[in-house]
Amino acid sequence: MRLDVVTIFPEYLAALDVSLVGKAAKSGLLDVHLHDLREWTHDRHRTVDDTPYGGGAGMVMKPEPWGLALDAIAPADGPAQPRLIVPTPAGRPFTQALAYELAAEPWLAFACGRYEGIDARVASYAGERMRVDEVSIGDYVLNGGEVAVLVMVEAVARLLPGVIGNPESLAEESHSGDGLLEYPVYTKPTSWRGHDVPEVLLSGNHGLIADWRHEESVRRTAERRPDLLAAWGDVLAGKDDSDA
Ligand SMILES: Nc1cc(-c2cccs2)n[nH]1
Repeated sequence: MRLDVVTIFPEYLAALDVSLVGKAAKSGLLDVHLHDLREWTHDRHRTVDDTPYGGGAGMVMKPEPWGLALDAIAPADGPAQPRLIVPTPAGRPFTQALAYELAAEPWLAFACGRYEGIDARVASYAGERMRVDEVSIGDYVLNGGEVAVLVMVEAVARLLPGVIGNPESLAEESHSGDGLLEYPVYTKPTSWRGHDVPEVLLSGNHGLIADWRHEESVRRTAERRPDLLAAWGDVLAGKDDSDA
């Protein structure tokens, strides 16, 4: 997979050279290209934003540098186009399902904007030749899209074949498809500062262990994410739209 990231803070994305994503890049599973948006400014102050039409606080990112950046990275007459992801608090939710969808893409491009936003015409212009998704990583406001890109790139990269050691571990994770949160995990020692590992996990009875883990997943989900259980309820009641 090729990844392009356009940002005014390329140093923020240095974390992509570390750990899992860095390993994937070094092993050729990821081809990461970082770009400084200011490369595509031509005024003395390398201006990337301006005041919003219609008034209001803050600044909006100008369309011209973005247009030039997109044209340089993914020329309109090129053999292929990336899927463009624009982090924004106003976007569709980033979910594990979307992470799997993005992991299947051959080429992703990420546009890191300010929280006041990028001129809306940039997404419209890009949408004329590539798929554009405005995506939120959660209902809170960051100051820029860079952190959101780090979150999404890590969530996507770990799904790429060969990136993590044991792909089986992907199956039992939270949000991994059964819609439940993952069960609590334990390792040695069996007793630690007066806290013991649940006996069932030491029993060697794999059926009992599987049952206990499922019960714990349901308990945790009911306690922390009743919204997920509600979705389960709809499915069980046949209300979901999967056969729509
Ligand atoms: N979920 C989310 C995204 C963002 C930002 C993206 C770009 C600037 S701020 N805040 N919160």
